[in-house]
Amino acid sequence: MERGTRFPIIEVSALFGAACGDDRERLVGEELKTAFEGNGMAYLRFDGESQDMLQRVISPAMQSLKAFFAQPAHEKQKSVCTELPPGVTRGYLAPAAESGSDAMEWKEGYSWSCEWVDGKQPSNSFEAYNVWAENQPHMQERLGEAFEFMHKLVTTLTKALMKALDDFTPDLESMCVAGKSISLMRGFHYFERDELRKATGSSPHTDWGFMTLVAQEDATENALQVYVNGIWENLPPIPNTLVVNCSDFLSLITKGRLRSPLHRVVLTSRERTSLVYFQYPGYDTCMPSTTFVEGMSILKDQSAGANGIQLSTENLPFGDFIARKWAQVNRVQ
Ligand SMILES: O=C(O)CCC(=O)C(=O)O
Ligand SMILES: [Fe+2]
Repeated sequence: MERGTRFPIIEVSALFGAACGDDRERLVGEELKTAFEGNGMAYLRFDGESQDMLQRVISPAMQSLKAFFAQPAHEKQKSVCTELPPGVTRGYLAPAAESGSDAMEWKEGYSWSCEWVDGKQPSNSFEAYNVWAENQPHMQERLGEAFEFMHKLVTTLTKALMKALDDFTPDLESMCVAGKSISLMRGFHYFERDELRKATGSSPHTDWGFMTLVAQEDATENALQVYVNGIWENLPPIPNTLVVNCSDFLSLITKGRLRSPLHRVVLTSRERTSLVYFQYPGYDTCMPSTTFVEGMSILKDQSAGANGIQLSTENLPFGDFIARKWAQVNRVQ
């Protein structure tokens, strides 16, 4: 494990290709475990062939999103999806349409999930068809590939992590596979900081799901930050890496052994685009006990004006619980 920033950089090339075996997987798993037991955040570095693999997927997806966001507002509005169950997000997210706190989050976004192929159809209240902009011919293919890549990567990382956690049960890898149909990917376009508008990029929060991957645009200013010992530490963009963080569900199911870090995105003097993959456990997975935990966003009411009052999980299926969470951050008037 390398240390170039305050956060570990885990070399993951060993997980791909013919050379990958049990021992290499375990080593990556050990590094991920150490990172998640520490600050909960790490970089994943892709070298050699795996670097090409990453770039073949991430660069076109990033370009596609930038082309979409560069359009006039009335074009983007055509991809706003209004007929979705509460808490389900697909298609274009207009500026300031969402916030995890009472602050305005000055960004726009695009949400998608897995594509429904081979006659499979959404079967619960958190699964839904994607919405693709008709005038962006490559968007569906590129963003769809990015989703598949990220899901496979999280599954591989989880398998490696399980090896390092030794006798840990339940089977996290199966949970991850079962969660594919409700997992979510989002592209964000953060606007430039504007002194008149009191706004942030993303309010301080922990991610609600299982594990999160972030692709940051290269050569942008520091924007993503994590709270460590009372200080907001930067996670600068590093070429050929993804940021990975443990999320609330994984922290809960490991009884707090793995930590879900508090993080935020600040606005800078330049606009910024990011690609974020939120891996969830399966819809029917029962919410774990929460008696020992404090501070996680998943357990706070994030509705406007709710002041973060504590929620009860009432042994709910994860899918029901998470749909309620998404409904809380909706700020559309
Ligand atoms: O855009 C980013 O860099 C991260 C965003 C984030 O933390 C989130 O949406 O949960
Ligand atoms: Fe986050």
